[in-house]
Amino acid sequence: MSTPSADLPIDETSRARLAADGLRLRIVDGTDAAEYEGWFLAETRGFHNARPSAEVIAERQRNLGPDRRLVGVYDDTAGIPEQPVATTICWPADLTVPGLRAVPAWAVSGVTVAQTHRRRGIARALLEAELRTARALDLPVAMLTVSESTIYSRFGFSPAALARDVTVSTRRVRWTGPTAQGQVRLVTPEQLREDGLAIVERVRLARPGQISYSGHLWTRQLGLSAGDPSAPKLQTIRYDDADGTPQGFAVYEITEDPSDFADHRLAVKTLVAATTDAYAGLWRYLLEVDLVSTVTAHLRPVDEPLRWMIDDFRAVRVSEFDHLWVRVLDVPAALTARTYGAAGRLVIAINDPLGFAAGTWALDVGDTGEATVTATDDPADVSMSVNALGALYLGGVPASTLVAAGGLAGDAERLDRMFRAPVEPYLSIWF
Ligand SMILES: CC(=O)SCCNC(=O)CCNC(=O)[C@H](O)C(C)(C)COP(=O)(O)OP(=O)(O)OC[C@H]1O[C@@H](n2cnc3c(N)ncnc32)[C@H](O)[C@@H]1OP(=O)(O)O
Repeated sequence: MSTPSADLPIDETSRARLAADGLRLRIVDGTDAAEYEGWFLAETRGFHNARPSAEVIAERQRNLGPDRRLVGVYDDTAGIPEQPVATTICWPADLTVPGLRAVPAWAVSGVTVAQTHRRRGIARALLEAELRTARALDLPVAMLTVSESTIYSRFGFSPAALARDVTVSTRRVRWTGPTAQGQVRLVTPEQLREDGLAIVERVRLARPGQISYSGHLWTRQLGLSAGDPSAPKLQTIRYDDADGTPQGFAVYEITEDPSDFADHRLAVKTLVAATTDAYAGLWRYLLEVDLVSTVTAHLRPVDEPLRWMIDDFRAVRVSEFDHLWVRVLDVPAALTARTYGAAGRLVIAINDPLGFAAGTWALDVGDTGEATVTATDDPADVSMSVNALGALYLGGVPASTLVAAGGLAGDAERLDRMFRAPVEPYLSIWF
């Protein structure tokens, strides 16, 4: 444990609150095999997953990375006292913001509380501790992807990047999009281990909402993590441009319909394209796989151009959901990290029950779109909850929507001119 995020002492407020309830909140040493195993088994159980094998536990520990901060809540009277009754795992990651640059953010994950200890305020103690930890680490923003959308708004988080699942009825599809100039190649997952991650990294700054990642979050997409039951079914393709440079890849799985061999389903797990040419080449390949009648793709951007590249718009059905949730902790640092679409001065009053972002702030945007932010006593032009600020932050949620929903009061049109991003935010993974 050598990085600042892992070394920072445990949050004293939450430690004391849980200690009053007979519980021990502490940092878990991820380098200690027994300690890690207890933590990992608790986290796995918390998500109702199968008990992992020794090989899986060892691999996950090896891939942990030095910046991971593991936290556990221990109850010495619990049935398995070496396993925490609650867990979190957090780390700093770069979050792309409008202006195609990144802000350092606290990624919060692995939030579980054992069934035996639920609804006693343990998750609240953990979440509030993580928000204070992020501030102590000078991280202006916290972020998470969620199992349930009912939990995190009370901590100031809001959906900032939505995503879509798409289902394509391939029999109705004739490709009308561009003809890709390069080639789709069948490759092994191993061949994508480095090339694929290099492409992910190349496109990361092109979209607000994308985050930096590697390790297990990457290898699991290729089925390269130990004990992955879906691995044998995964197929991997790479798109190389006319010069032979890899520009995209996809990972998919085909499920047979035993009653009709021409009715298979193809599920796209991942599709990453660095160029429009690669995008067209990969999608066309996937839509034209023989014996397949339905193609599904999980976690796609809300502005996916696919429907415009086939002759039957209604052959593609979409369903939209919240994906990346964002929580602003440090208003000046967060708001100056991104750029804006219109110059001007806007005084924003922010209501934050947890205090981090509360106050009245003057946002001064220059002609280049760069901003300065200062605390002010001037009257506010707009007022909003910290949740509304999180929703606006990546430029994907219209201010008019938030005005209608009641989280924001003020000139929505002006806010949109400043805050809306020219490209829709999107995060292509769960974390
Ligand atoms: C980023 C991530 O890791 S997402 C993964 C979240 N984890 C899971 O879904 C795993 C299964 N669930 C669990 O482990 C637990 O039920 C948790 C972590 C969701 C909640 O833990 P608990 O300790 O029971 O929550 P806690 O008692 O602290 O409640 C905190 C607040 O959230 C509310 N809350 C907790 N769980 C839920 C829920 N599932 N739905 C709605 N509200 C909830 C509580 O009512 C409480 O509200 P209040 O403080 O405003 O009165």
